[in-house]
Amino acid sequence: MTAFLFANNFFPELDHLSADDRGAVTTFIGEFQRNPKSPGISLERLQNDLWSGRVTRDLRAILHKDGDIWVFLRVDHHDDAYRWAERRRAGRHPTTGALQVVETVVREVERPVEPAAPPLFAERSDSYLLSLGVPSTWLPTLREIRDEQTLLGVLAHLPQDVAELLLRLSTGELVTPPEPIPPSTPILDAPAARRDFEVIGDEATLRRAMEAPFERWIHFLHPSQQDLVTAGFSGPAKVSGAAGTGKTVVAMHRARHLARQGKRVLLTSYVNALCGNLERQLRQLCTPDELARIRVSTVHNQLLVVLRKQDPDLHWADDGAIKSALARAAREVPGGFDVDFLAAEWAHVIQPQGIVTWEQYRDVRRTGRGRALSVRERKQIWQVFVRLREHLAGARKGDRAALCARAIDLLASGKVASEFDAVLVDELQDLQAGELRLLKALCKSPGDLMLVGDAGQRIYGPGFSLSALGIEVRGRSYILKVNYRTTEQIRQHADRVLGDPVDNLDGHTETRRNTRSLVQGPVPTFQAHRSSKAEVEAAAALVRQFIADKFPASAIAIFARTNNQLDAVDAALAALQLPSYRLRDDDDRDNATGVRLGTMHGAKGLEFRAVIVVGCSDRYLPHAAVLKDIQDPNDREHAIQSERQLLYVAMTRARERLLLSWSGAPSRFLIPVPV
Ligand SMILES: Nc1ncnc2c1ncn2[C@@H]1O[C@H](COP(=O)(O)OP(=O)(O)OP(=O)(O)O)[C@@H](O)[C@H]1O
Repeated sequence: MTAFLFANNFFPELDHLSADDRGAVTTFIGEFQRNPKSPGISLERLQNDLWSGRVTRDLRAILHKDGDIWVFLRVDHHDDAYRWAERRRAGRHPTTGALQVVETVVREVERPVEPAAPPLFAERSDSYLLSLGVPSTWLPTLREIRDEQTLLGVLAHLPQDVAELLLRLSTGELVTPPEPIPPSTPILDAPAARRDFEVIGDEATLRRAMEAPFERWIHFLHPSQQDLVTAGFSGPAKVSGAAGTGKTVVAMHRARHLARQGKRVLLTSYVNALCGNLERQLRQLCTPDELARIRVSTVHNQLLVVLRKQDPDLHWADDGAIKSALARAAREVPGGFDVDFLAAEWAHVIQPQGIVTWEQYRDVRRTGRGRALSVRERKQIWQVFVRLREHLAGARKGDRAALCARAIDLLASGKVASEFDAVLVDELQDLQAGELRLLKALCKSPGDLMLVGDAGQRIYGPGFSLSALGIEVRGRSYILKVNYRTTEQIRQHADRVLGDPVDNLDGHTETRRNTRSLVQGPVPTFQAHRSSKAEVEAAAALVRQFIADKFPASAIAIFARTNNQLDAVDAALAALQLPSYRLRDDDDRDNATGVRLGTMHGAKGLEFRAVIVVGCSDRYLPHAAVLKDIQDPNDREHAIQSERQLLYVAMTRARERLLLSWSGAPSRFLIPVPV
């Protein structure tokens, strides 16, 4: 039976066509799928196993045929389409059997006059490189490559699956060649084809692909992502990876996959704004039926949903309510503990570790809490917290840890039933112990609990170890390594600022050294200024330049550590008559125009073509006001690390361009990058 495949850059490449032309492409694909031989298609065989079809008088489609399968490679204006086809050949690789579209004009690599380093692949035989899928015509070029920068330039011209294997090889990994595909196997049955080609059989999927050509994540998953989307696990699974490695995409596709199996799915993220993003993206990915089975919600909202089934009047205790209840409790319980000390104990031990019983507090490890406490002292302190909670309960309020524990009890006792078969957690790193235990309790089937996050982006809370919370992910922990968001240049600089290794969210560390992006772009800019006024004026001037370079204003973001800094940026933009838009939690950002302005905390989960981070001075990063009252060296160290991670989050929002600027002394976090 005839089937149809699409190369993974087929839809993005249509973006430069007019709306009318894109409409004609949709009609052409429909007609072609009904009957490739219809006279209107004017199918014509070209060289190198390529074919052309007539879309309109001016447009031509280039295709390849593999057995019964037609592969759509490109549509372009007549001459451009034929020129593109002249420089390519398509067919199965003689060693791996994978379908490849290969450029026939091979890039020359400049030979250094005095070779400094040996060629990267000197130790690899031709037959080994061929077994990875390297097209034989590219072997001489590969043999000349001596540094990673040149390698990345060459890899952009090779099939993506081959490029990825070579990158892994260049970082010293042991790479096993893929299992060869016998020539008799239909290409659709070969896993390697999933990487570069996609089957689009139904009209609805085709329409979505045409409407959102840049949303490649909707149709193309990396095999490592695809495996995680469809795998059946025997217990909770953890997916980590640096910023931009497609973790959220995995969570969304898995949500759809489970919904298709009829499961009721909870997809959570940390704050409302991130849930809003997830909902918007899920609407692109899912049918209304699938969407009806997926609930997107913050953990906090879900917690209240459970509790209010028993007690409709229950509320959160906000910071003010907790502060006054603590002051009152401290006065009532003898022992003379300083209120600031008690508040720190509450914030750094009780809440993050989800402590609700005396036994838990008696036994908890207070690592990094400064002075040690005797059991007698702990007992006295615990009395204060018991009293604090009584005061809150009197006002029908509760703190986060206590409310989570109560919700878990309700679920465990069967008084309230969970609505979810599966729970998927994004931005895992910012959750606290009580919340994680609650999510586990909400998930009816342990193999359908998937936790997705990056400790390098933790900006709240001290962290945790999943196994210490009874969430066992050993043997089911996966790291994604291909960065889809940022250029390799931005990725490298952001990773240097963050440092390596990072916490693996399970009591150990993991390295990011093998993460790579296959997209190249300009090196990020680092700029010192005489004054903060000069700095924001330069940022506004750069925005004007980006807009002149055809970046839409809404694809540009400026981030700063504080809102005051953003006010100054706003004024500088207004002086150049450039529209701006403040990113906030509950906004309608899809319809808003203007350059996006946000705090670094609000940058989470977003992405823009160009990002400017202002105020990267040592006064603001780490923020002096945050460190001012922290005496304990461990707390200080932890606060500084959170600030570093905040800068990492802001930097990694950039897809193509990134500028960091400051006045005064540069941030200490910039020491690892050449500024
Ligand atoms: N398989 C894919 N093909 C093409 N683009 C992809 C793919 N997977 C992810 N992307 C794109 O890469 C970008 C980053 O993806 P995503 O937000 O899922 O990463 P992340 O690891 O969750 O990032 P962060 O930790 O910074 O939030 C998005 O623009 C997404 O659409």
